[in-house]
Amino acid sequence: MKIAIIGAGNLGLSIANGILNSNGATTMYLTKRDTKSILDFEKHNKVTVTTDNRLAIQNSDILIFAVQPVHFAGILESVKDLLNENHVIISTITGFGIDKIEGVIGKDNYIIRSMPNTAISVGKSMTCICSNEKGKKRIDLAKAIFNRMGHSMEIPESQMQAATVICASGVAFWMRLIRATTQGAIQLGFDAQEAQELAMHTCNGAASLLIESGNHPEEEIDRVTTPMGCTITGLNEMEHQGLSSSLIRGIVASYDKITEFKTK
Ligand SMILES: NC(=O)C1=CN([C@@H]2O[C@H](COP(=O)(O)OP(=O)(O)OC[C@H]3O[C@@H](n4cnc5c(N)ncnc54)[C@H](OP(=O)(O)O)[C@@H]3O)[C@@H](O)[C@H]2O)C=CC1
Ligand SMILES: O=C(O)[C@@H]1CCC=N1
Repeated sequence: MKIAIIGAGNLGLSIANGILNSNGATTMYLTKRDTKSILDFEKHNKVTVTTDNRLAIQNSDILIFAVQPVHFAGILESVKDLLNENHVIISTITGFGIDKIEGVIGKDNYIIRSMPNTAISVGKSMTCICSNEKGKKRIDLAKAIFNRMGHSMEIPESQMQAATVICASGVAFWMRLIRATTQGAIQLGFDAQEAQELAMHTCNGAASLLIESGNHPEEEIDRVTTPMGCTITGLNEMEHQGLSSSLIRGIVASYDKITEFKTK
């Protein structure tokens, strides 16, 4: 596969690393306006780093756009004359609907809208995808690309905003929970490094239990909570302090923020 990543910033480079680690490209172009910080990627012989989006698109089939929303329409406008039947356009741009993409380049392109997260760099992204009418013919290809770097789910476009919060912002939410657990562990006597090791592997184990068993979280909680024991005591205190409620409220606030910048 010949892949171009237009906008090699935080997410674009995470995708680039995921693709390189999974050996998922025959050639890869990485673009940004100031390429100094990413020239190192050229040590991979498949990778070309350039400021020239048109060159990248002319030499690639899979075009992954990972620029800030404010730059996207202008970039599409500047390359739309190059787009053809060989191209699959994959947007990762938050709050930028398929109708807006089609408004710039027309309906006659394979357009996939995707919402990966930065864990794509280590092959563990939860990525949601949807497509325009024409793109339905390439949705399996898009799934195959993202499944190499984690897990993908096809969803209706109307759920893309919610997927952004749960999956993309979700990485930051889980990081904060791991960090808070780490701070608790330090207070209980572990040194900082040990504390983080305990927190992140316990988090990984808890998620793996659900993924591998298909169980409901409460079923797994019931296995841990000894009557009158320390787990239920801690859990109930966390709930008295609003743990579930604050997570749900944060998720909804994050969702409302996307609505706000979509309407601007
Ligand atoms: N970060 C995340 O976890 C996630 C982000 N997203 C979405 O992905 C997109 C990118 O986010 P993020 O990576 O955080 O943003 P960054 O600002 O880190 O990356 C955007 C990149 O685009 C480059 N860029 C700007 N203009 C051009 C241009 N004309 N041609 C080529 N490249 C250009 C910038 O580099 P330079 O200034 O040098 O050109 C920059 O490296 C956003 O739309 C965001 O909503 C979606 C899911 C998760
Ligand atoms: O915070 C943001 O707005 C972007 C979208 C999801 C992750 N980063």
